[in-house]
Amino acid sequence: MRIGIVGWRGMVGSVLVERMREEGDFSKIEASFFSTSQAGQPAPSEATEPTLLDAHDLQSLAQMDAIITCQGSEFTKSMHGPLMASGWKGIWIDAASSLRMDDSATIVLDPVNGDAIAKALDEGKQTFVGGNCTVSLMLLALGGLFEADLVEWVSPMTYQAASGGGARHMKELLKQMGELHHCVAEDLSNPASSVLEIERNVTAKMNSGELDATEFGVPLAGSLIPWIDSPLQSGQSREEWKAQAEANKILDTDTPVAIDGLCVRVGALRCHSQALTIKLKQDLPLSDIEGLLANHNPWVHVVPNTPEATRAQLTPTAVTGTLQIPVGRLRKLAMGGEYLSAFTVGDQLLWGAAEPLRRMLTILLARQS
Ligand SMILES: NC(=O)C1=CN([C@@H]2O[C@H](COP(=O)(O)OP(=O)(O)OC[C@H]3O[C@@H](n4cnc5c(N)ncnc54)[C@H](OP(=O)(O)O)[C@@H]3O)[C@@H](O)[C@H]2O)C=CC1
Ligand SMILES: N[C@@H](CC(=O)OP(=O)(O)O)C(=O)O
Repeated sequence: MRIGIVGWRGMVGSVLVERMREEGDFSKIEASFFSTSQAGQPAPSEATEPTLLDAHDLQSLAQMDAIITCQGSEFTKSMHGPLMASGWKGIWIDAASSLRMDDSATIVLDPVNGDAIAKALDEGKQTFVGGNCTVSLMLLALGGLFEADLVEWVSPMTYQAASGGGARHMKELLKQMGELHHCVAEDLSNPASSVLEIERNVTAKMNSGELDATEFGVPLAGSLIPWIDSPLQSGQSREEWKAQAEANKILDTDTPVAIDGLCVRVGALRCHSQALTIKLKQDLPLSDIEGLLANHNPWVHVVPNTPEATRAQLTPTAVTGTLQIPVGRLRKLAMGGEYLSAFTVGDQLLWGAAEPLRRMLTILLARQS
């Protein structure tokens, strides 16, 4: 198959290409690399053509059997419609959110909705879109409970990493961290210094307007921002709205499961974490719940509800760069036996963005062979 890759040098695209290299995917495809700004420049070594193709050239795109794009919604909006209107018969695999809720699009998360993906391909559907990162990570963590139809509602409170905003956001956070440290470095190295004086200086720096906060609007280092994405009439942020809308589309529920909570940006680098309050349809023993969760897919694992295991396995530090989906802090809440707490962490660039797309490609390749 001829596969066009767009957005490969961005943050999500780089992680995708890295994973494709790790899994030997390039040996199974003829890869063409596209760029919106660097057409004609040398392409990566895996490319069929020596140079990058123009991502805005409809004819070049139309030569592909499938296109994977991590370029963003603007590119999708400008090229997907015209390509489909031209009678192209290929498969469009997309990381951007713009097409997700379209009737013609399937949201891809194959450990959860592999059957729906197969059905969509059988029906000749052409558009397959990766889900929102927190949605995909939550469904992989709670897949066992959803599959057993045990969930009445979920309230996810998120702790989302800077990388969710993009590469520049991550750099901004790190620069802010450096500047905050710099302004008190001398006092920190003096054992006799007052910690309240240090805190006052750091807080003053954060409020001074001197820290570069171009991307986030306010300092994130040493702080948090309880708003992600644009506001909606409902009072939700768009990120919060996606939880119920996208999760129910992926789960293909007849009666929508209510899923709603607050999305919060924190100073983590590339792992999103979520504290989940779950109302179950039944008061099941915790051991049954743990069994259902652990057996749902090969990436999820249950972390014992102890301080040692939680600190070792259930943090962004432990999970970053891996495909693991740990779920822990599992216990019944004081509200009653049907109320369950859970905490989960996942790499938002891997399972949260690139991996569902890569796996969609492997599904296509398996059907060709
Ligand atoms: N960030 C995230 O966590 C998630 C993002 N997404 C989706 O993926 C899209 C892309 O996100 P992301 O990867 O963060 O975007 P990036 O900003 O990292 O990359 C997007 C594009 O910017 C261009 N670009 C310009 N300058 C550079 C540079 N110096 N280095 C690399 N690329 C450069 C590249 O296109 P070109 O070669 O054409 O110039 C690249 O493909 C998003 O818009 C979103 O729709 C989805 C899920 C999560
Ligand atoms: N909005 C997410 C990242 C993202 O790109 O989401 P989406 O693919 O739904 O636009 C975040 O900021 O953490």
